[in-house]
Amino acid sequence: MCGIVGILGHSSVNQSIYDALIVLQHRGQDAAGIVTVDEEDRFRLRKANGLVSDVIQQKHMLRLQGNAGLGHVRYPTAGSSSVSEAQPFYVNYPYGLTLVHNGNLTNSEELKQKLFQSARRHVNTNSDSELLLNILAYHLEQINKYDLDEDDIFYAIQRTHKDIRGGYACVAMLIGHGMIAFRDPFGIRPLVLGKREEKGKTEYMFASETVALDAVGFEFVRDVNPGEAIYITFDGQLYSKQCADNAKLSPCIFEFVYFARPDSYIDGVSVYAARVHMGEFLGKKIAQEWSDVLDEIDVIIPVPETSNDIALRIANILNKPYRQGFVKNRYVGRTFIMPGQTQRRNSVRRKLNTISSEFKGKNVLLVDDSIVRGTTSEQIVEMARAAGAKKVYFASAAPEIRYPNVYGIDMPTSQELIAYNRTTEEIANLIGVDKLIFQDLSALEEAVRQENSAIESFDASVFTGEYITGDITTEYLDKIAALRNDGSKKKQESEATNLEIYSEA
Ligand SMILES: O=P(O)(O)OC[C@H]1O[C@H](OP(=O)(O)OP(=O)(O)O)[C@H](O)[C@@H]1O
Ligand SMILES: NC(=O)CC[C@H](N)C(=O)O
Ligand SMILES: [Mg+2]
Repeated sequence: MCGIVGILGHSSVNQSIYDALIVLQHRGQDAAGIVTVDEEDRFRLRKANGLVSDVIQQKHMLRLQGNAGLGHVRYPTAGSSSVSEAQPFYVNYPYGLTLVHNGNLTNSEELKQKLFQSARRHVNTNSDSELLLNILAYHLEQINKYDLDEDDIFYAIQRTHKDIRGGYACVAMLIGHGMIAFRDPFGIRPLVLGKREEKGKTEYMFASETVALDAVGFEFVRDVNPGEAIYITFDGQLYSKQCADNAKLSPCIFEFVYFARPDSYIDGVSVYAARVHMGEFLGKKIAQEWSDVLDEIDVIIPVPETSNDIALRIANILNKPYRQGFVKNRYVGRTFIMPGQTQRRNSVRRKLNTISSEFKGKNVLLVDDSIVRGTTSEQIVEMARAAGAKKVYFASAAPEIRYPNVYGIDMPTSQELIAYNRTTEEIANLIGVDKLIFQDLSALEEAVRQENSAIESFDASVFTGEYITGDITTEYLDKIAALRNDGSKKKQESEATNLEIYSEA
């Protein structure tokens, strides 16, 4: 669930891209990068492993010159966490092309072969994003003329859509031409367009979430439509076209549950409002199904921080006090998007601590947005008990997660999911709670749809095992499970570290 940014301005864009990446940091903590185009049509690139503030230092800002650029924060879902797979990616032919990608391709193996055999292009890493860039480059090159106009660009995007499968929101820059943004035919991953007037001229920006536009003073124009491409020339002409057959908005529902920031709007949905509705539905379900224990609950406590708004609404519905019983260490990042289970497990204890007076002698209802591997809930429950809680109840604003994700969330195997092949009672026993309740999928969908009734369908595959692109086979799932479980990832990690081509200390 990476974060992407593209800005086409009339003065230096490095600071705005940096600021935008800082507010998109919650979408990827493993690597960061910025590329700009300078006055002499050269790309200026800086990317490395780490957080934005560590990767992009003053000395890099000085070299990131130019009035147009792209930015990326990475949460790996393919290949490894190695710097060789950090973004933006670059190819020199045709013209010089660079790209940032949020999502995950599901036909990478086939693409790699096709690229090598038909296009005679070699990709050195295991990154699906680098493949995507090369596919786009190949289709631009096939047009075979010097000055590409908007129709040529859109034709290349059409051909790209036909080749690639999966989830993708991308922004690319083509030397001598402009910036191109496009989104997969289902709009699984988010992408918005914004603009800003500077000295009477319009500057444009693309970003994963509207919060990035807010941070740098761009006003929201609209979401990029599923399957649509928007091409803005370096001299400011904007063109757009639907480039996919049968495009239909079916956004990833997990963006609203967990990934996006509450102050963002995605596909016409206020993420904050959707989370409040999730709390409303879940609160009502608890009131209905837990009448036997309702009176016993003394306090509602969120598991910071994504669930805060949900828990507050549940407290209102149940007419119970809401207390921030856990304190979050602001210097520790998000646990779920860390790369290995050991790191994830260690981070929970570093990140959260109890205020024991909020637990001592009380029956507490803990609320989280979701339970995925159970890493957080297992430890949180233990901490609540150690702080003196009498009974611990737990509510999850998302339903049971039982299936892998293939579109840009790194959940490649069912086996690692705590709800896989388990009943609610078995999960309750495992995480050590007295009672556990999950949101119904219909309620979760309704919570989001209340903000935009035009969304007819979602990618909710992690709950249902039904993949919106309709082309995910059991063989494919078995393959990624073998390739991307924690053990094999570690092995790939050490191999990939040696694949760095643009080596910089
Ligand atoms: O069951 P698990 O595998 O632990 O995954 C689910 C947990 O991970 C996420 O929190 P995270 O710490 O990533 O971020 P947050 O601070 O935004 O809640 C999510 O909000 C849940 O708390
Ligand atoms: N989370 C993402 O969007 C990841 C993008 C891409 N698949 C990568 O692994 O770099
Ligand atoms: Mg959390």
